[in-house]
This record gives sequence, C-alpha cells and structure tokens, in this order.
Amino acid sequence: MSSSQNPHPAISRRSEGLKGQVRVPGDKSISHRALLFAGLASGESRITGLLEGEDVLRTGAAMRAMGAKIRQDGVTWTVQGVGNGCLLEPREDLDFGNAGTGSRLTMGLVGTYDMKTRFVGDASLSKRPMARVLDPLREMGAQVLEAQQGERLPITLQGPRHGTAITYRVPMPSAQVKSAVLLAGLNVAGITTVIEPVMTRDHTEKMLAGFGAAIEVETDGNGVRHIRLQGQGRLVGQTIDVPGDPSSAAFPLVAALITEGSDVVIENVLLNPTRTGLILTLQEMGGDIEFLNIRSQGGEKVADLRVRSSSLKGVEVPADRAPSMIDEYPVLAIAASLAEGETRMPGIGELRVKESDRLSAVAEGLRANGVECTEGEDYLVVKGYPGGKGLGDGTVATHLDHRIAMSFLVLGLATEKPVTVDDDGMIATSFPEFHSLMKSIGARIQGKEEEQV
Ligand SMILES: O=C(O)C1=C[C@@H](OP(=O)(O)O)[C@@H](O)[C@H](O)C1
Ligand SMILES: C=C(OP(=O)(O)O)C(=O)O
Repeated sequence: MSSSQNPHPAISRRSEGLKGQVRVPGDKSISHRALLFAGLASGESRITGLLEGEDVLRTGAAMRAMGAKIRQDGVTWTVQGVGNGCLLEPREDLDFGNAGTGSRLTMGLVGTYDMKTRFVGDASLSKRPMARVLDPLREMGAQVLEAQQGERLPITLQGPRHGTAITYRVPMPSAQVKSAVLLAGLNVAGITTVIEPVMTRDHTEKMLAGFGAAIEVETDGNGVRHIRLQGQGRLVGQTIDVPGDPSSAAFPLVAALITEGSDVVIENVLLNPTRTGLILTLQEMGGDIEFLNIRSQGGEKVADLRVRSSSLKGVEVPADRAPSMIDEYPVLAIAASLAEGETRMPGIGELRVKESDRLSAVAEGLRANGVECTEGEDYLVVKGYPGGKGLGDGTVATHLDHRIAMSFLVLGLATEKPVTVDDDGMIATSFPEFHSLMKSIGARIQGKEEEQV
C-alpha cells in the first residue's frame, strides 16, 4: 500500500513523438457505484472493465464486510448482493484509504441502517470535510457517535431504527453529496428528493435506475434538477461493462497534445456530457482531438480519441463548466503552461478539498518549474510558455494526491529540463497502469531509483 511513509519519487523528461493505441482503466465513479449497487441488490451482478485501483478495491472490501459476496474471475467481477435493506453491521472499521467517493457514498448507504459503522482513512482522507455528508444524514436520523475536529475521519455513524425521507438542496456542486443522500434514501420509507442547482456527474441516478430503483429526474425552468427516489424498493443485480475513465484518459491526452510529433489513440473513453469539460476546453485551446468509432455502451456514449500534438492557446474556462471537469484542472494547468498566452480558470474553490488542496499544490508545482501563475481563493491563472523553454528542474510536492503526481509527470514530457515528483505511490489509487501505459507510447517517465545515469 502506498503511503507518505515510504515515498517513491519519479522523474519525467522531454520526449518526442508519443505514438500508439492505448486503453485506460475503467471509470472510477462508475466502478465504485457498480460495487456498491451490485453489493446491495438482490441476486447476481457481473461487472467487466472494473477499475482495479486501490480506491475502488476498498469499496469492494467495505461491501464484503457488510455481507456482499464479491469474486474476481479473470476480467469479470461477480457480486452476490445482500438485497436492499439487508446490509450487515461490519465487524471491523471500514478503511477507505485515500478515497473520498468510496467513503462518502458508503456513509450515505449505511447512514439510515440501524447499525454502527466506523470509517477510517489515510492522512489525506482524514483531512477532508465530511460535514457535507453528515449534515443531511443527521436530518435523516443518523447519529454521529464519533468525529474528529471539523467533522473529519475517523467517524462512527449509528443509523436510526426508522429513518426519515427528506428534501435536500445540495449546497455545493458535489456528486458525492447528491449520491450520499440518494443512497440513504434507499433505506427509508417515502420519497427522498435531492435538489441539484448545478448539475454534476449523473452516474448515481442513471445506475440506480438501471438496477430497478424508482427514481425520476425533473429539470425545472431554471435548470435546477429535482431527483426523486422512492425508498425501500427492490434492486436487482445487473450486468455492467464499465467504460474507460475520461479523468485517466486526460493524462495521455494532454501528454500527446503538448509533446511534439505525437499521434495517439485512446480507446473506449466515456463521453457522458457531465464528464467532458476538459475535452471541450482543450479543443477550444486548439487541441487536435478526433472522436472515432462513437458508440453506446450500457447507456453511455463512448468513443476512441485520436490526439495529435497541437499548438495550444490560452482560454478562459467558463466557471459553470467546472463540475464537468473538476478532477481535470491539474492536468489542464499543465496544458496551459505550454500554451500561448494566459489560461484563466475561475470558480474552482472545490479543488481545495480534494485529496490535497489542488489549487495550492498546482500553483506551487508550476512555480517550482518556472511557470508563472496567480492563485486566488477560487481561481487560477496560468501563463503559457510554448515549447517549454526554460521550464522544469523542479521537484513537486504531491501531498498524497494521485492527480498532482500524474499531472506533473506529464509536464516534464514537454519542458526543457526534467520534472521530479516527490512520490508517485498514490497513482495506484486511480490508475495503476499509468507508468506502463505512458512508457508504451514513448513517454520518458520513470521511478527515480530506476533512473540510469
Ligand atoms: O461522485 C463521484 O464519483 C465523484 C465526484 C467528484 O467529487 P465531489 O462530489 O466532491 O465534487 C469527483 O471529484 C470525484 O473524483 C468523483
Ligand atoms: C477527487 C478525487 O477522488 P475522491 O474524491 O474519490 O477521493 C479524484 O479522483 O480526483
């Protein structure tokens, strides 16, 4: 297991002509939900394309601890669910490691069960705010028996005997909060309503409907979504083929755009419109991204992306696009560093409560490598250096954050001097194949200890 106690630095060097056809691992958001919903449903589910990253495996372990039978047979994961309403009290703490999604969705899932559940995580997860989930769960009847200062992990929840269905307006754009309330609603009588003023990724709504939940979504005249879920319904096991993760595809995608002479195809990428903000932004910057073989897979649009190196120009990213690319800002900042002119990214305060304070981590990493930028409370402005001249030679503090590590390893492919990250261990939480995939297209990225003098 990766941890800051045993950091593993890595270095990337200027590369040329990334070439090849690659497949990124399964979508992390869909993979968590696949294990959660399959573990809860009655009967058997079969999942292929599951992301076998640490975050998702911890969700699997939590569902096992609550009674689901989960087995891996080659590329297929088979899950025997417990049946809605029938989760068992776990005997041990549920350890979610680095995973915000796994921990927050599971808190929702168990929050209306008359049982005690203790949540723990690593140093990064233990700093992240959990009040956003605990507040609505308290309204539904959950008691918080233990929480650290500022409502942080470790947290012990005790659910009510009979929980209450609520109407909850999500105060910040967060698919995790929306999902936690809906999952809590699965185990209470009546209709739980989530009001979502700003649309976020809709995997929970879509997948719950696929598992047979009575859920409907209405968008009012102001674009506000009203999601209504009938509690205590039956969920039935499904077959799920998880498409490739656009948030992982972002790394070879930006790498190919900024590395001269590149031509890379990234296969099977999820193109759900709540996830495509980065691709749209890169296209606006002049990125040559072609959609090949557009098709539908399990109700989601997917395509292969052909990406060729491009001369990028700075843009202003509309603030209301943030939810559709929230995890992609660190790697967008890398593309911006190689673009002509400035790139402005307003409305990104949520980046401060991810695996690290990503706004600061990105700004510090850029400055350490010679890129000028301005960090505001909820915005970032990055100056571009086409050709990467004079950039690099810095070491980036990754703060237990996989996306910071991967983003800066991509930067080093196009800077004059190498870029070092202090620890690449956390990459395994979301993208265990990152190093081998990047090497296969010709990226000069390696662990510091493998470095040849
Ligand atoms: O619901 C999800 O699967 C996710 C929602 C987002 O978090 P927030 O809900 O905190 O924005 C995102 O950053 C995370 O990687 C995955
Ligand atoms: C924010 C992320 O994940 P999580 O919230 O699940 O830790 C991410 O993967 O970038």
